[in-house]
Amino acid sequence: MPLPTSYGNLLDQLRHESPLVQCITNYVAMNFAANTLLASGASPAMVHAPEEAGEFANIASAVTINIGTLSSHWLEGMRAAASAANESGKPWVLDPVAHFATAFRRKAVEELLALRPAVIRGNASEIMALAGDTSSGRGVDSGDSVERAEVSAMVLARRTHAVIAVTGEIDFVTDGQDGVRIAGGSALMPKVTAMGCALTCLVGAFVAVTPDSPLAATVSALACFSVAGSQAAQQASGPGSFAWQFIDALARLDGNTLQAQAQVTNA
Ligand SMILES: Nc1ncnc2c1ncn2[C@@H]1O[C@H](COP(=O)(O)OP(=O)(O)OP(=O)(O)O)[C@@H](O)[C@H]1O
Ligand SMILES: Cc1ncsc1CCO
Ligand SMILES: [Mg+2]
Repeated sequence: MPLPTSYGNLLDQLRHESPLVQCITNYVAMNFAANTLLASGASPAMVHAPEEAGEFANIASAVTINIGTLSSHWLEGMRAAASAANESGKPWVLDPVAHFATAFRRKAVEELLALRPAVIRGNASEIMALAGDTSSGRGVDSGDSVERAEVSAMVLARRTHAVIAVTGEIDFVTDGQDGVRIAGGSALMPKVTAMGCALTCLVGAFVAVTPDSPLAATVSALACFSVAGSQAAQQASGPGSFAWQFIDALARLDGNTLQAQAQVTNA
């Protein structure tokens, strides 16, 4: 497969279009994820109440759903938003945080998968468990390497018809046919909570800009995180300063720099 080569153009397009992205994410991630989208040029809206989540999905360009701090009430909002996105042909992105940990989460994710996400983004343990493979995950942090999750990701992509993104030291993205790896980033990234959740929201922003190319959209979002993460690590003195250096680096990132510095290869 030719590599999706247009990350730079897609970032410029995202900044130009500023898509409205409905993010149903967890309490931990909300602020950081909203700042991530603003720094990238998108317009985030954290709207999850069941009374309005479906209606809001009708005006958003994409929806992202993350089960990090799940409750029955939130799950109702998730169903409404995913169903509305499907009905209006808009893409939505799933982040199955620690879905293997409890029966409530397992059932919720099963239900959400039936609502056909365009992209699923998780860490290695989450993707392995979602494919039905044994994983070492316990909570929200991964206990497995991305390399070990690559075959699971392929299987899951074929089964769900979604693009699967597994993140970690070297990210892996597949549509079930081809695989792409994205290197870069920083070892400080897993030391800052909700970086993955924020990335899921950014995948939503890119998929809003190019709904017919979810693979290219996903690779572009991951490449932005890798390049901004590498840059932020050069200035940061620890996870605290890394978090705000990262938002600054993302806000500074332009299409040409992304295109020049992205470390994307065919798997
Ligand atoms: N060791 C590492 N080196 C470089 N980049 C990393 C490393 N670990 C994670 N990343 C990057 O951090 C970002 C978040 O991925 P990660 O897999 O940590 O998400 P996550 O476990 O779902 O996080 P969270 O649940 O806290 O939001 C991705 O851009 C990924 O490439
Ligand atoms: C720490 C934590 N707990 C539930 S969600 C979340 C954010 C990282 O996934
Ligand atoms: Mg996560």
